[in-house]
Amino acid sequence: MSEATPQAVTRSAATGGPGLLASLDPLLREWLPRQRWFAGKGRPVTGFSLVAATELLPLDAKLGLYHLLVRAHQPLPPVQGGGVPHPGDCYQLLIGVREALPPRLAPALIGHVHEGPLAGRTVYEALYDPRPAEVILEALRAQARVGGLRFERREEIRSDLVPRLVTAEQSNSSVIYGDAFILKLLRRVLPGVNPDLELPLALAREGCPRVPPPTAWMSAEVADESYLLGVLQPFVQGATDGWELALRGLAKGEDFSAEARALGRATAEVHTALARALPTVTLAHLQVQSLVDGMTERLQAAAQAVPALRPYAPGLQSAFDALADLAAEGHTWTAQRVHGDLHLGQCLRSASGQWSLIDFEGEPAKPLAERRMAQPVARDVAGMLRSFDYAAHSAGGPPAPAWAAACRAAFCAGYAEAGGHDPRTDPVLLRAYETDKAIYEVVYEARHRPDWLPVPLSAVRRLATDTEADAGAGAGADVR
Ligand SMILES: Nc1ncnc2c1ncn2[C@@H]1O[C@H](COP(=O)(O)OP(=O)(O)O)[C@@H](O)[C@H]1O
Ligand SMILES: O=P(O)(O)O[C@H]1O[C@H](CO)[C@@H](O[C@H]2O[C@H](CO)[C@@H](O)[C@H](O)[C@H]2O)[C@H](O)[C@H]1O
Repeated sequence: MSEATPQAVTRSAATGGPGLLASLDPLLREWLPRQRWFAGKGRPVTGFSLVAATELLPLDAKLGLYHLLVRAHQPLPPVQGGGVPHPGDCYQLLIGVREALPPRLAPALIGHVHEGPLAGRTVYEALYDPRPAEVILEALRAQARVGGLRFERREEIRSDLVPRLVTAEQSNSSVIYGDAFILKLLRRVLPGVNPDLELPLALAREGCPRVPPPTAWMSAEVADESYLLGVLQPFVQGATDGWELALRGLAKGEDFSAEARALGRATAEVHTALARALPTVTLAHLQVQSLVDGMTERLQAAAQAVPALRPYAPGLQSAFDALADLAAEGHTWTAQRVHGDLHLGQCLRSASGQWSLIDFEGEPAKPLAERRMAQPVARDVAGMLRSFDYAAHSAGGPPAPAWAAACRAAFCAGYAEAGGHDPRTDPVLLRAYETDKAIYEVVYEARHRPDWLPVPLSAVRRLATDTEADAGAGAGADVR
């Protein structure tokens, strides 16, 4: 077997999964919670259990490589039912093993192992290392099956591509191969159909040019369940994401409404293709009530977790009640599959000025079943409206409400042009979704980026006092 050929883990006493995990345990307890993609921040890790271990490069070579699925045990906070056992989140880890790390891999260090089968070796985050990243691409190219790991592809993959890890902050980890492909490796993995592959595949079948079509993907089969582990897609060359472009424009005092309008059109095109590709449903009173119940529960949980939200809870709740009232009067809405976590950072503008939407994972904190539910398109529209507001508060200078107002209006106008429906004609729905999103953002920022908390909190203050007539405006942004 060549150094590059992956193989299933040898479950010997020396390198078997449980022994391997035991020797990594103390290092992972310290390293895992520090990772940006670690979802359980703020709760101590009390232990790990092994879901699956696969040896991709044998330990006896200069470089060993393990693919691990590891469950991190963390007690639940009291608000989420503390004391009740919780299985813990499952993470995908690619662990490199060397005698010593070359200086170029210093940022990848996990630690030095003192006991067990790896005693005396150094373990590290293997994605920083080109060789392990090549091994994954080779397995995709070869449509390999290695232990429970399954590598599949829709198209040929060239073999001369040099990998580099994306070091920007993100919820998962990505490797770019020769500016031709980008592989996203999911970090917190879940059993079941994952929209991050499901939706781009459906859009590719529809021939929708707004979303890079999946070239290949990897998954793990564990106890009759399938976990999506990663998706390879064409790399949009010379692309800038909408967030960066918006901040640049703001810094120079430039108007962004032409881009916002184009983004509105791109979003509507994706929605139209999704509605063709996958079932749509009508939401009547009962379904809307359960939607509102979900929003209410999220508000209550958020107010427990983030005290600064509490004074605004009644005002925020009124946005949800207004939606329930409309439904009780007999109003219905169409629901379909949507992006689920759309914001400026999920929009890429290519060198030629074309917009693409990426990252169909949905809100990572939500269960897959919830993320895959049909929803009104207002859900994504609200995400983008919030994002313009975020940008207007984040460019370094004073908040720029007029800039946000122009972008929000232009986005809705663009959406109406390509989608045949102007989101502003349903202000109650839009306000409810914007409120739900702002609450999500408060929790997200409190957990991941406390310095950013004032941004969604300022929206919360506005949304809590908005009347129905002001819905969809925000930050002085009159989108009507
Ligand atoms: N097809 C692509 N072409 C170019 N860059 C991409 C592509 N897909 C993702 N990226 C870059 O990688 C980053 C992370 O991708 P994303 O799917 O949003 O991962 P995450 O869920 O970890 O945020 C994006 O913000 C973008 O900069
Ligand atoms: O990592 P993801 O891109 O899947 O999304 C998560 O992180 C986002 C931040 O990186 C977060 O987005 C929020 O901040 C953005 C600015 O950084 C802003 O444009 C968005 O409107 C705002 O929601 C997103 O909510 C979260 O799920």
